[in-house]
Amino acid sequence: KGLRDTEHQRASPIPSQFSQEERVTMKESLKGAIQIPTVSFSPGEFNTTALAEFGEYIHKVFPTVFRTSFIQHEVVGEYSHLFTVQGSDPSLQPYMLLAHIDVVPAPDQGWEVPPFSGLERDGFIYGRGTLDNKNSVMAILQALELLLIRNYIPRRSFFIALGHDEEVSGAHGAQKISALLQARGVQLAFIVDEGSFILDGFIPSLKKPFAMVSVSEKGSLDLMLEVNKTPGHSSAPPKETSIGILAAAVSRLEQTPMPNMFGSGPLKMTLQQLANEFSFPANVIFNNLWLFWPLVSRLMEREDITNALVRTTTAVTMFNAGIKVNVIPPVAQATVNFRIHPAQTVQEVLKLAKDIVVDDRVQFHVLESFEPLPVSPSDDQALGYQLIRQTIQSVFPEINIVAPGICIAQTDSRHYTNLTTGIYRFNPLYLQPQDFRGIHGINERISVQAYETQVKFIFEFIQNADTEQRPVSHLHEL
Ligand SMILES: CC/C=C\C/C=C\C/C=C\C/C=C\C/C=C\C/C=C\CCC(=O)N[C@@H](Cc1ccccc1)C(=O)O
Ligand SMILES: [Zn+2]
Ligand SMILES: [Zn+2]
Repeated sequence: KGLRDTEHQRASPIPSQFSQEERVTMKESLKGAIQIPTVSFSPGEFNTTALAEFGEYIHKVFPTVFRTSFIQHEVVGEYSHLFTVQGSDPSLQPYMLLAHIDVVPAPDQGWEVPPFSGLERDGFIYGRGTLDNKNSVMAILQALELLLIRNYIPRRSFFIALGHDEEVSGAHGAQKISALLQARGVQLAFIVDEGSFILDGFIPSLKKPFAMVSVSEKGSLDLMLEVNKTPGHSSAPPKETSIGILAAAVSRLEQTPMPNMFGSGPLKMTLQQLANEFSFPANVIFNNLWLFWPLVSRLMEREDITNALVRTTTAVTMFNAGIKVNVIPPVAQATVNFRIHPAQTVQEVLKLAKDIVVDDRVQFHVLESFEPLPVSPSDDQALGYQLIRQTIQSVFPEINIVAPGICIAQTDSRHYTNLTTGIYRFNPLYLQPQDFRGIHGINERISVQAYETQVKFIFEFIQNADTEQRPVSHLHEL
C-alpha cells in the first residue's frame, strides 16, 4: 500500500551518501549551533543576542543555500527565518518543513557536560537543542545545502520555516510566518514538523521499535484558580484560609482525572496497526480491541506517557500565595495546565474542571487556550503521510510499522492550520524513554550517527517529494 514513483521520473535520484569530509562538517555545524544559547525564557523574553547570532551562523555554515538564485530568504518577526525554494514545476503544490531555533533554559546542574558546550562524548553530541529542535533546523538546511552542492534543482516548491519562539507559544515567529504566507495566497500540500519519533521501548510488550507519525496534537487550557479572603492577624485565623480552600480545589482536580477517551481519536488506528507486533498474549488482545478495549484502556492509564494519549491531562504547575508568616493570606492563585485530548474541546474541559471543583469561592480565569488540532489524513492518498512513510522505509528498512498517532505536546505547526489540512509531526530519529527525559530535561543528546541519518532522511525526502506519486494499490488496475 502507499504511493510510489512512476516510471517517468528524474532518471536517477542523487544517492544519499556523504563523504568523510561532509560528515565531519555536518556534525561540527550542529555543535556550533548548540553553542549559541537561543533560549526562550517566557513570552516576549528571549536571548535576542543569541537569536541574531544564530541568523549569522546559518549564513556562514550554509553558504550555498543563501546564494542560490531560486531560494528566497526572509527574516520574519525579527529572528525567525522563512526560505522559499522555488521549484521548476509550478503545477505541483508546495509543502513546508518546520523547525524551531529557540530552546528551553538549561541550568548547568545535573548535566554531564555544560548544556551549551555542544561537546561530543562516546559518539554523542550533548546539549540543549540536540533533540528539540536544532537537530531539525540544522538537518533541513544541511540536506538542502548538500543537494544544492550536487546541483539538484527541486521540481516541487517548498518552504522552510524556522520559528524563534516555539518554546513560548510561537506568537512572534510561526504565527507571523503563517499570516505572511496566507496574505500571499499560499496553500500547502502538507507540513512536516517535530513532535514524534521512531519509538523504542515505550510499550513493554512491543517487540520492536515503530515509527509514529503524529496526525493530530493535543490542545491546551491554562486555567488560573483564585481564592480571595479578607486578610488579618494569624493569631485568630478563620476556619479556612484562601490557601486551604485553593489547595483543596487543586487536590480535587488532581484526584479526579478527566474522562478516559480511549476509542476516540487516532490512538485506535495506532494500536490496530501495531497489533501483530506485540508478543503473545498482547497480540491477541490488541487484535480484538472490540472485546478487550476496557482492559487496554486501563493498561494505557498506568504509565504517564500512555495515560497522556488516552485523556486530557491535568497538571498543577504554579501555586502562589501568602505574604508573611503572621498574616492571613488575602489571595491564593494556582495555575493548571490541561492538555486536551483531540476528542474534547476547551469549553468541555472548562466545564468539567468547574464541575470537579464545585466551590463558588474559587474563581476561574482562562489565561490561554488552544483547541486540539484536527486529524490529518493518513490514507493512501495523503501525499505528506505517504512521502514520510516511503522515506522511512528507505532510510530505516528495519522498521516494519509506520503508524499514525497523537502528539502529546504542542508544536509550531498548530499555527498553520490556515494553510493545509495535512500536518505531520515526525522526527526521523529513534527515541527511547531515557532520550525522552532529556527533552526539556538534563543531558539532552543525539548520536552523531542519528544526526547523519536525519540529514539523509531529509535529503531523500526532498527528492521523493519531487517524484510523481500514485497509489501502488491502484497500479494493477491500470
Ligand atoms: C500506542 C502508542 C504508543 C506509544 C506512544 C508512546 C509514547 C509517545 C512517546 C513519546 C512522545 C514523543 C514525542 C512527543 C513529545 C514531545 C516532544 C516534541 C515536541 C515538544 C514541543 C514542546 O515542548 N512544545 C511546547 C509548546 C508550548 C510552549 C509554550 C506554551 C505552550 C506550549 C509544549 O507543548 O509545552
Ligand atoms: Zn520543540
Ligand atoms: Zn521543546
